[in-house]
Amino acid sequence: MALQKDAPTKPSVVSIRDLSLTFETGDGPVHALSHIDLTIEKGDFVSFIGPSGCGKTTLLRVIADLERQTAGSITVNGTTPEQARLDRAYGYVFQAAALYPWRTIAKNVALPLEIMGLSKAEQQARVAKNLALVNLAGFENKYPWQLSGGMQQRASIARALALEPDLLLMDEPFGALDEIVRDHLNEQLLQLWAKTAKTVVFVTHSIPEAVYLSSKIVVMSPRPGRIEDVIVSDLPRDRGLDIRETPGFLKLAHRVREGLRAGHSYED
Ligand SMILES: Nc1ncnc2c1ncn2[C@@H]1O[C@H](COP(=O)(O)OP(=O)(O)OP(=O)(O)O)[C@@H](O)[C@H]1O
Repeated sequence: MALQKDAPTKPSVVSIRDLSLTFETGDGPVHALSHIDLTIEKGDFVSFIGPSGCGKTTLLRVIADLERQTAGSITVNGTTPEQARLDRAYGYVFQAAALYPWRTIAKNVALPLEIMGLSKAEQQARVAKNLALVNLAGFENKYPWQLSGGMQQRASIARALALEPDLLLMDEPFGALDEIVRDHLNEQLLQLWAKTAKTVVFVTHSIPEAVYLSSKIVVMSPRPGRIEDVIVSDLPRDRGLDIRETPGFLKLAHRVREGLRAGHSYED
């Protein structure tokens, strides 16, 4: 008799169980996250989408060990977020590129590597490799102010990648950029994801951005911050921007919108 093989299971990179976080403030408690359950698997591209105040950044910060939950549990790479931070298991990209204006692009990307105490040769190799990955080869000796906003943000992504983490945490990295630049960077980010097989967690306010980028979309709503829907995308991983006009894309966008509406997000 043939043995039934178990379906291969992907290891979970982030596992969150019944997690809540309440901030105690002068105006009383703020329930930033309430009963969150979420599994992020290796190679996933997960977006958190929802209106202002629904807890997207707080959830990302809990994964990064920049905030602690008040109830429930979370593991990152099978360990505590603190251990994952100490292991440099993730790279974090902020909304603003946050580059030092007095350092060249290469020196900005090298900064965390200097702090880690890597050899000069290793630093140079990683800087060159990661600037090439974000299409910034040739800009090593420029200063941040000599680059466009989109290029600066790509440099900050290279800085996060230079730590060679398997997990990339991105908090609205393209939120401040115009739509044309943003489209271009979205396309490049997907190519990078395909090339590097990283796990990405991405915070956004934009429905098209979430649907275009993600393999899994987490729709959140506020007061208390909670997950309204988790949508697993059936779009092919290899997708160009023109996929946004296909029925499959529009169907997913519609479901995200329904999730936001269910959380009364449009009334805020
Ligand atoms: N350190 C803090 N102290 C008190 N309240 C906080 C703190 N950080 C966040 N909050 C509150 O927690 C809730 C969730 O905030 P959070 O920044 O995670 O939302 P968000 O969905 O990321 O919003 P945005 O899209 O505006 O960035 C909000 O009500 C916010 O005011």
